[in-house]
Amino acid sequence: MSSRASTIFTVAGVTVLGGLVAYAVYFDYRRRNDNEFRRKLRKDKKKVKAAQSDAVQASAVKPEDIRAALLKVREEELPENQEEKEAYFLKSVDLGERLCHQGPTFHLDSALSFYRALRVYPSPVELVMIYQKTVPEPVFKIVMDMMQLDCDVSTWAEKFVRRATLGYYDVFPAKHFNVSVQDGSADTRGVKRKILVVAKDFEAGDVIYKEEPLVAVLDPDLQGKGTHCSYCLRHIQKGMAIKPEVDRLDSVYCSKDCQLKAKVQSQSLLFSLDPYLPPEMDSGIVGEQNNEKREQAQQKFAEFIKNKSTPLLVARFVGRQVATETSKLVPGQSVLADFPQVADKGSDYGIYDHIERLRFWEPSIEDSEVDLLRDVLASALPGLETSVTTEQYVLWKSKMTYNAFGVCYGGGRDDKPVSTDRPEDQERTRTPYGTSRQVGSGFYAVSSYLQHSCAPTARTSFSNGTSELHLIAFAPLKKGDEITVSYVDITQHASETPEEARRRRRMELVRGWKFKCECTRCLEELQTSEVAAELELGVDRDESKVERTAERLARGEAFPAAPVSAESVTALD
Ligand SMILES: C[S@@+](CC[C@H](N)C(=O)[O-])C[C@H]1O[C@@H](n2cnc3c(N)ncnc32)[C@H](O)[C@@H]1O
Repeated sequence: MSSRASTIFTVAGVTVLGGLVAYAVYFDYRRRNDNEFRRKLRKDKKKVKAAQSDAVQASAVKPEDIRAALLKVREEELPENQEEKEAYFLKSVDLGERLCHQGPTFHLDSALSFYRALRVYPSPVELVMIYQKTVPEPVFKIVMDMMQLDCDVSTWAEKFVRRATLGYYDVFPAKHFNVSVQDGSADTRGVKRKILVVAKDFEAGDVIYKEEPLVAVLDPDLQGKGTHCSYCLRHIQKGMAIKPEVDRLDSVYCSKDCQLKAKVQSQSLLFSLDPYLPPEMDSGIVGEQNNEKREQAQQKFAEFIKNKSTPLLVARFVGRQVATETSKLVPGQSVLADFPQVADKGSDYGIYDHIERLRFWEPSIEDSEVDLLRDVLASALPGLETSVTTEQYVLWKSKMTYNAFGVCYGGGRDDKPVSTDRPEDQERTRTPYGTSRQVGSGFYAVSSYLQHSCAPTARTSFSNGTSELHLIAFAPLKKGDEITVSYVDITQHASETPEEARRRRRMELVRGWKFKCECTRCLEELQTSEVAAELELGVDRDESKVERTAERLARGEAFPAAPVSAESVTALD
């Protein structure tokens, strides 16, 4: 790989996987359904040796030919809408694949085709990494040379860099949320925290915004009980529940709409024997013979999540991504799987951009945890499991554990079994009522940014009795004011002194979110209380983490993306 290109990869801090999922699905589909493609893959293996000598010959492709070809491609108009882009992508990859097997004479044309696909792909860096593994080396090398050349004239590379870094918070959250993300105080490592502020004035009691979760789950003890909708978490009147024929979780739904959404988004992949691919893509190969294996994998996973929420949140998140990507490959496929629109329309940011910037803290994971999910995926569509690496799983789980909100309505419930886990191992969500009163957990893109305060300016509410989060102003808010909510119960209980109440709430924050509260109320109270009364909380700094790219940006470091100089273009000569 050229050093220039590897700099781009390092700087971009690639952590996203969406494209990979799409490509895995695409490859798998081709592998199963296209005899010709299968034959070629087999031939490919035999051709490893031949490819090595090809590599020598490929260096015969002259730099001026590469440059001329690149200039030609750059003049081609790119498709504008999503559907056309996807068709163009598939056509280009397909052609690239066919040409690359026809010998060195076609390597340049093949590379050009792969390059065309890169220009429309939402996550080009990931696609390059996939090419690296799947495209014969001599062709891959030409693609890399093209990237290097193209850097200089700053088309996709610069666009990608800008998209992945600058400008995100201009379009996220979407205008209709009435809030914006701003820089707040710095944490102990000097990384500025992100805060949410209101974009206009609000009166006390006003709804600032409503937000649908990216994913939500019922508490494990309610799963399979038949009292709450497994999709929207609504309470269901006796006798009104809709029950699917096969569902490894014994889920029930409050409406056909919820049942369909759940099925399309993840349930059919994770907990049923439905064919995974839509009929247009599946010619029956992923069928009967996998049922037993699939059932076993699902049963094991269902057993594992019997008393935990987050692994199911992650599994649903994976399922929804896969469903979104798959639906893109089938023209006219329903958009039921799509994640809620949280950035302004047309801004081209995807789910990965939203997840990448969130703070997290790494919980422990059990060794088998990732494998259980991977087995479920593999048994539905072999190859799909490669999309979920342990590293990726841990990151998603960490972000969900850290940012989820408790869904609690009607004053909450009091029948939740008491957890026997150690306090530090108990699953926690942000809710002032206490995780023990919630019916489930939701993971929200915008609300993840809400900071905690022991004297909050707003509260989360689930007043329509579902997982839709309503953010309600507590007091009048002026445009630009910070919005805070309480992550924990901040009231003083009858049995507590003010100091004990303060200790309890601060301790909860340390246990769940690993930071010492610096809200105005705590700072004031701590000033007036005796120093000796300050608590040994077990954490003396903010232990939350941010991903490398997000951290660089939060620190305000300049992005070292200076276009490649003119000299380096000629360096190919
Ligand atoms: C769930 S995140 C909220 C969004 C976060 N501020 C960010 O920068 O992305 C929780 C993190 O916010 C910060 N935070 C939230 N409330 C805080 C408070 N009252 N005092 C200090 N830090 C707080 C801590 O860094 C904590 O790790």
